[in-house]
Amino acid sequence: MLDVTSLSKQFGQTLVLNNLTFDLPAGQVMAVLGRSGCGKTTLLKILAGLETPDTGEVRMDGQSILSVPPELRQVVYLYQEPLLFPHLNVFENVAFGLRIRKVTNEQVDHQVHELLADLELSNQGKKQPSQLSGGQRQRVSFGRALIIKPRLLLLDEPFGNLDAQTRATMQNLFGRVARQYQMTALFVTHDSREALTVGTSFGYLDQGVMTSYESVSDFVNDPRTGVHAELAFWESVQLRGQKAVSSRIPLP
Ligand SMILES: Nc1ncnc2c1ncn2[C@@H]1O[C@H](COP(=O)(O)OP(=O)(O)OP(=O)(O)O)[C@@H](O)[C@H]1O
Repeated sequence: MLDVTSLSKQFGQTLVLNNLTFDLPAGQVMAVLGRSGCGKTTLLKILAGLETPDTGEVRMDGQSILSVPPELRQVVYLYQEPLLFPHLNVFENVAFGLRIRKVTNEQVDHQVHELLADLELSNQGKKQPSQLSGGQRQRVSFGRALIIKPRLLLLDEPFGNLDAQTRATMQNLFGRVARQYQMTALFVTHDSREALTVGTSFGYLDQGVMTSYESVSDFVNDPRTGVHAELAFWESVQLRGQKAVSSRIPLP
């Protein structure tokens, strides 16, 4: 569905994207792990049409999109801070994309109620954005994106501002909804556990170069990603916990 070929971008003397190539089949969530400054925001901005590359090509279903303006690309870009209309309640925020497309009230009612239920927001429809928690605001933001059925969803550390527990809940919810709606998405994060939870395919972006992996084990075992080291760390913490507990239980 998405084909990115030999994309390069330089700001002054800094080469931010270096001949970057990857593809993303329809219905897949590609989790891209990248440290700060690796070029992830520049990549997502180019895909969304907010930045232009120096060289390279971006195709969706075989058609170049580089000369297509952002509003016609059917690409939605979500970042850490959910963008909601402060004067509209949750229902109307989600309904917005349908209203401007002149969808009938009956259809709007049906589609928004169904989506709010999928996002576990059924009881929040009448609230204003200022009355929601961070995780709820992020779910409304997903709802606004999903309702218009974008061809491609771009997520730039969307859960970065949430506490660890809410973040874990959101990762699971995102995974479920992504499968249910067969979303094609590029999800960029610096958190390897998040990448493993949300991704159906995996990439690693480092100094503007993308490595795509054939399998989850190739991703985990590439020492550059640091995933293996992190998993080993958590395993050692768990083992230490088990030893501490068993040393307090008297043996029979
Ligand atoms: N408009 C710009 N003008 C000049 N330099 C830029 C511009 N946008 C980005 N850069 C530089 O390009 C590099 C990559 O920036 P980018 O925003 O893509 O990084 P990132 O991977 O998203 O990092 P972070 O996670 O810290 O936001 C950085 O060195 C940044 O300073």
